[in-house]
Amino acid sequence: MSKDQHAHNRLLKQRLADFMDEARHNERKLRRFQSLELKLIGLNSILELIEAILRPDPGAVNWDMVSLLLFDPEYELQRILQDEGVKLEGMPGLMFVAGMEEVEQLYSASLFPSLGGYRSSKHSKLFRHAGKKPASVALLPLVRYGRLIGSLNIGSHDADKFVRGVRTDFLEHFAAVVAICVENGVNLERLKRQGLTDTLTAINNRRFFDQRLKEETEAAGRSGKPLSCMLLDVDHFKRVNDTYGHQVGDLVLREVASIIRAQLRGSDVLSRYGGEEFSALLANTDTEEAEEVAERIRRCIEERVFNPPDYEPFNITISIGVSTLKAAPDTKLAKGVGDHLIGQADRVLYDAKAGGRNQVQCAPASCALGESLSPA
Ligand SMILES: Nc1nc2c(ncn2[C@@H]2O[C@H](COP(=O)(O)OP(=O)(O)OP(=O)(O)O)[C@@H](O)[C@H]2O)c(=O)[nH]1
Repeated sequence: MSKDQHAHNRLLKQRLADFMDEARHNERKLRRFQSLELKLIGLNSILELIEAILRPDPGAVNWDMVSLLLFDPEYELQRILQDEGVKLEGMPGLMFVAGMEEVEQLYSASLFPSLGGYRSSKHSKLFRHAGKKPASVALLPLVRYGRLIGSLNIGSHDADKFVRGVRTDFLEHFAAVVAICVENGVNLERLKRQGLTDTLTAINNRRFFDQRLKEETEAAGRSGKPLSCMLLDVDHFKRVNDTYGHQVGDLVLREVASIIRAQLRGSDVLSRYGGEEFSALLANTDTEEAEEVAERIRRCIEERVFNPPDYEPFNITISIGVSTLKAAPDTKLAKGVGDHLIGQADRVLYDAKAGGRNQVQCAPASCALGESLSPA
């Protein structure tokens, strides 16, 4: 064999070895992506999903920062998360936009991943939470049925990590899986909620309240923070129906629900407890604070003027009973503690009705729960 042939052979061998290395590297990468994707597919709540996307296992991918921008025109997803007790300000990598333009601006050229150097004008909003700016970024469009539903944004301190022009098959696949998972997650929450939402007022129903009562009392037992419960009952509501008709009665109930909602924090649990009665759970709220909120609700409802067509304007009032659970931290509370909390609120609501209505009554401090109930 000539010298040239030897050199050519060596070159071919080297190329083959390089290809093999690249193939092995890609196979490892594929496995890591697959394991992350399988994890996302296996999660069964939108909250777990978002957390797993924002904090991917470092063994699977080597990303320095991640943010998720989601299109949420009706604030539905934000409400779902808040109902799950999520403090959105505690998830700075998660962003919502109500207008599609903000997402579309990121992908004006095509609905494919956009890789390259960090540019403040385009990327600062996406990585503001991360502290240090990334050197290179990969923006992955989340697309369902040809429509953008959000953007998954990955940043790296390594300027060579995400460079324009390289192949993005893994990232494209990953983005497609994330988009499907997000859509499925939202649909699943919608389904769960259909059975947990009151159709007239669009707030939660009693079933949802009962589930949350259990969770919130357990959390209060663990944290030792007070949990207040309110029962709110529209006064003489039968008269509203009798005077103005059932349809006006329905409208009043919808309005009452929205007035109460507006006075509560996003994390408070509000539901229609039945008929003209509503219930609310206020975590980390003592009797005094709950009484203030209840008084505010009472005033807002008293001040609201209803103006049905063909009738004189009218006002309504509401009576409210408040009870509070206060346990020492790490108390395993007795089984019936939630029922007891509701029972106390109901008892003082009855006092409010008997005392002339349009008032707030609180269960006295001696009735505070937790102390009076022996741990299970
Ligand atoms: N329009 C309408 N009325 C409802 C609905 N659910 C319950 N009601 C009515 O709410 C009224 C409740 O009446 P009562 O329990 O006697 O209480 P009230 O008239 O509010 O009197 P107090 O609670 O004692 O102040 C009944 O007439 C029910 O028919 C509803 O979804 N829509």
